[in-house]
Parts: sequence; C-alpha cells; structure tokens
Amino acid sequence: MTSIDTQDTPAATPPPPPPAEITYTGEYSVNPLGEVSFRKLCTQLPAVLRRIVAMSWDMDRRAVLLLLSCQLITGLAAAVLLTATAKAMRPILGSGAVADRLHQALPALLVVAAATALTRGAGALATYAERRITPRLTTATDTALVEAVCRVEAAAYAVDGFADRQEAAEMGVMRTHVMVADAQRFLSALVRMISASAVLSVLNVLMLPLLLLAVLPAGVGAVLAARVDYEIHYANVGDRNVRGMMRWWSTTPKYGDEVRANGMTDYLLFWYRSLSERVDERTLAAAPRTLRIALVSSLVGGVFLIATWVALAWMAVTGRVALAIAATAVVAVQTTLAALSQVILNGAAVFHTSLYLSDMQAFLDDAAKKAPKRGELPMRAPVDEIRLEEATYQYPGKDKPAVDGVSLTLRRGDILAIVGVNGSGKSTLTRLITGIYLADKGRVTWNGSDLASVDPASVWACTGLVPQIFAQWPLRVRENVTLGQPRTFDDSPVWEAVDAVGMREAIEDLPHGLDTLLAREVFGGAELSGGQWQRLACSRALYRRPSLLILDEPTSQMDPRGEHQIFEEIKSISGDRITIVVTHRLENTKVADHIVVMEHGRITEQGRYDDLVHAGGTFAELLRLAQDR
Ligand SMILES: Nc1ncnc2c1ncn2[C@@H]1O[C@H](COP(=O)(O)OP(=O)(O)OP(=O)(O)O)[C@@H](O)[C@H]1O
Repeated sequence: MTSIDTQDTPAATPPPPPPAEITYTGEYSVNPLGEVSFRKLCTQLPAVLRRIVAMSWDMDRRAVLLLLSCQLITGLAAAVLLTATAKAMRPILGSGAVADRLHQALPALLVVAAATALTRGAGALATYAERRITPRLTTATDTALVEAVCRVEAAAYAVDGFADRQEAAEMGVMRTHVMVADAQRFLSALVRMISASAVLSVLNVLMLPLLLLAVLPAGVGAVLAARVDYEIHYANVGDRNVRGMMRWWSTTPKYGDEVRANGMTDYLLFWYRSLSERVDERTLAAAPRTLRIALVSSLVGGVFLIATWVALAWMAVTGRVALAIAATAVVAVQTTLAALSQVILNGAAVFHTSLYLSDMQAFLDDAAKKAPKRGELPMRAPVDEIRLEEATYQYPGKDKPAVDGVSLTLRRGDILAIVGVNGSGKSTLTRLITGIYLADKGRVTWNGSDLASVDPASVWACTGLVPQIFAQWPLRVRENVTLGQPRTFDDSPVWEAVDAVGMREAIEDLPHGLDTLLAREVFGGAELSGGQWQRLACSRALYRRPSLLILDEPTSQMDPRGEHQIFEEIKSISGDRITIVVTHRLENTKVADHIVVMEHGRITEQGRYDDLVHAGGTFAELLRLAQDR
C-alpha cells in the first residue's frame, strides 16, 4: 500500500461557509410598525403610559402615588417659579437705587428659591419612587416570561418562529429596566412644559404657537428615528437569537473539549464574527436614514426657533410687551424648550419601549393560549393500565406523522422495550404515552381516562423519565436527585436512590457530599463524569417511585457494571409500575416482557426477545448487525 502524500502537496480546501441566512417568513414575520402612521404612533402614547402605570401599580401603589404627586408638584412649582420671576423682573428692571429694587424684588425672589428647592426635592423623591418600582417590575416581567415558556404545551416549541418571538419578548423584559424612569422623566417634562407654556401664553398668547412650531419637527424626527431603530431590531431578531445560542455552545465549558479537539475554535470565531458583522451591517445601513431624519428635523426646528426669538425681540423693541415681561418670556421659552425636548426625547423612548413591550405582551398572550387546555380530571396512582388507540402525532411543519396509528396496551408490572432505527418515532411515542404531547388522532388513556381530559400535572406526578439528553442541573447533588420535590425531611430516600445506581462512593468523595453544588463553573462547585451524571439521572427517576418509569437510552454512557446494576434495579422494582425502556442495545431488551419494533412511526414487529430473534425481521437484522464486528 502506498502512502498518501497529502502532507507534501496539500489540496486546496474551500473556505469555511458563512452562517446560514435566516429568512424568517412565518406567520408572525410582519413588522408591526410597517403600516403604522406617525399620528397613530403619537396617539398610542397615552395608552402606553396607562399600561406602564398599571404595571407599576401592581408592584407598589404607594410608590406610584408618590411618583405621580411629585410630577404634580414639579408642574406647580414651575408655574409658581415663572410667575414669581415675572414679579421679580418688574422692580429689578425698573428705576431707582439697586438696593431698593432688590429689596422690592426680595419676596418674589424668595418664592423663586422655594419653588426651585421644591422642584429639586420632588425630583429626588420621584427617583426614589422609580427605584422602588423598577427592580420589582423587571423581576415580575422576567419571571412571567420564564413561567410562560415553562408552562406552554411542549408541542409549542416546535411551532414556527416560537424561539424568535421569545427572543423579541426578552427585549421587552430588558426595557423594563428603563421603562419607569423614561415614563417618569416624560411625565415630569410634560407637566413642566404645560405649566411653563401656560404661563407663557398668559404673558403673551402669540409666543405659544411659535414655540410649538420650533419643537414639533424635533418630535417628529425622534419618533421616526425610533421607528428606524425598531425596524433594524426586528430585522436582526433571528440572527441575534441564533448568535445567542451559538455563544452559549461555544463558550460553555461542557463543550470545551469538543471545540478544541475538533479544531473548531477558528471556525466558531469566524462564524460569530461574520454573524455579528451581518447584524452590524443592517444597523449601519440605517445610519444615513437616521442622520437625514435628525438633520431635517433640526433644520426645520432651528428656523422656527429663530423666528420665535425674532418675534420676541420685535415685540419688546416695538413696545408690544414690557421689558420685564419680555425678560420673563425668555426664561419661560427656555424652560418650555428644555421641557419640550425632554418630552420628545423621553416620549420617543417610552414609545420605543412600548414596541418591545407589545412584543413581550404578544408573546405572553400567545404562550397563555399555548398553555395546556386539557380537562381537570385528576390522575391518581397506581396506574393499572395505559392504552394507546390508533394514536397519531405529526410535528408542526412536517409532512409525515412521527407516530402513525399506534395501538398498544400496557399493564402494571409490564416492562416494554421500544426499539427501531433512528428517527423511527420511539421518543415521540414515549412523549405520547406520558402525555407530554397529546395525540392528533386516536387517543391515549390512563386507567380508562383520555389524557386530553386529565390534569397534566397530576399525570406527571405519576411519571419518572430518564431522557436521552438529560439536564445536568447546576444544583446541589440532593436537588439533582429529588428535583426539588423531597419526599421526606431526612436524606434516607435520597441515599436509597443513590445506592440503586451505585453512586454512594462517588458522592461521599465529593467535598460536601449531598450538599455539593454540581457546577464546575461556580467556585466551590464539583463536576461528575458523563457516566456518573447518567447514573444520577437514573436515580432521579427511581427516587420518584413513579407509576410509569420511562428510560430512553438510560445506560449509553455507563460502564458494564453500572448498566448491569441499573437493569437489575429496573427488574426488581418493575412489579409495582409500568416500565418502558427505549434502547438501541438490543441485548438489554431481554429484560422486557414485550418488545415493539418501530419503523416510520408504526409498530412493524412485536413479541418477546426469543421470538423476535428468530422471526427474521428488522429486530433480527439489527441484532445481527450489532454482533457483526
Ligand atoms: N421536536 C421536533 N420537532 C420536529 N420534528 C421532530 C422533533 N422531534 C423529532 N422529530 C421528528 O420526528 C421523527 C421521529 O423522531 P423521534 O425522536 O421520535 O425518533 P427516535 O426513534 O426516537 O430516534 P432516535 O433513535 O434517533 O432517538 C423524526 O423524523 C424527527 O425528525
């Protein structure tokens, strides 16, 4: 045999492929801003504010009342301040000795000082109130989102765009950090603006329209810019979602070995950078639009502002307003302008937030619709019989059912083994049996009750599942076994479950025994080997003493001793429950009373081990291939 000389003349290899284009075209892919007009956007603000107040009200009523009172005080103080300023201006700009003029103006000046102090005090109290509301509001929305996702029917995860809408909703949660502060600043500026402009129009009614014209273009500009920002955010949702997932996969120490030993580091960094650049490109492409909006609105606003000052100067010079009133008008115009720009800035921020809140609300509403709507019949152990009658299940977007018309009866004490090639529907069948999915056609009954009419929580109180890919919870060993559902106040049932999978020695060797945190990443945490984790996953299911025990490839990472021990345990406790084992290791099916062979979602063969070995069907073929080494 000749040696292959690839090292001397390396063949050209193609460059790494860029991240896949995500062109999400599901039923939720319509940008909600696409058809919305500027007017409509502005008229939405009161509703948004009402919603923010209502959300805050649920968190802390006293803080909301304090915050609203502070806004009122700010407005009144602004009006008092301007009126007192006008009063002070008259003697100050009048004739006579300076000391006399100041003396005459003193009471009004004291009112100005008091009003200023009141404004500052109200501002500080408003910030205090906002800080009492925001953390609780953020926690409440965040936990509502987590709960909504945890509680949906498992089938919802496979629905088109579910993850993307979840990502969009996460943004709503993030915005709650700034939502109340923005709304508070908006309201406070609005109140200040209204009272200052009221004083201004009392001083001279002509000033107000000119002032409004000066600021309106900036308002339109800010809202249009927010609209562009949101459009970009919307276009980037899918990419950001995938990037977030990839970030976790690339940086979590759990996959560190695989990344390094398969030389993936460069590709992952290339991928991450490429996708980030794609996201940036969309953002940068919008920058000229945002600049145009800002320039045009500033230009138009500037022209109107100059007109305002010219008009004021003209009125003062021609004696249409007294000099003292003109001087107060300057202060009032400045106050109103500053407040107006705050109104616009924070109004745009509130409006911007409302878009993300709408995404969040839409997701929460949709998740609520997708929460299990089954009956309320309680299921109680023991489960004597589980029956599948022509049960069929098809994943959303798939053109063939994953489980297709399966009928099966399981009785207490039975051990059923499910075998079949990859993708033949074994795991989906177990999801139907446990009621994680409800059958699209046909039905699954437990003790004669259709799972569609039974309270799912009561069903899952009777089940214990070891899935193919199980969670390695960053919890203490004890909670990794009890899953937070201790049966007793002492640890004896935990040790019983640990002994059943041969893990006592390994756990006693951990720094804090059952109290050891199983998270290597955290200071003081410990890590188990792959097989040890799998033993622990089995101990969880055993600890539950379930009426239905399902083990999907439970021993794939275990040494023969561990595997033997688990199957001995399964046999010894099988009398009291229904046990289902899904496995590709056909030798393990000897433990079963009944074996079903799945192909294309259907049961194509069934019987006991000895019958199937000699039946000349798929089971016999798979067994022969497993032994042919
Ligand atoms: N969450 C899902 N969304 C969409 N399709 C799915 C999902 N899970 C499984 N499928 C599809 O359903 C079919 C059956 O999958 P299932 O996981 O039940 O097979 P399996 O027999 O358990 O396979 P394996 O031996 O590889 O574990 C496959 O075609 C698979 O692509």
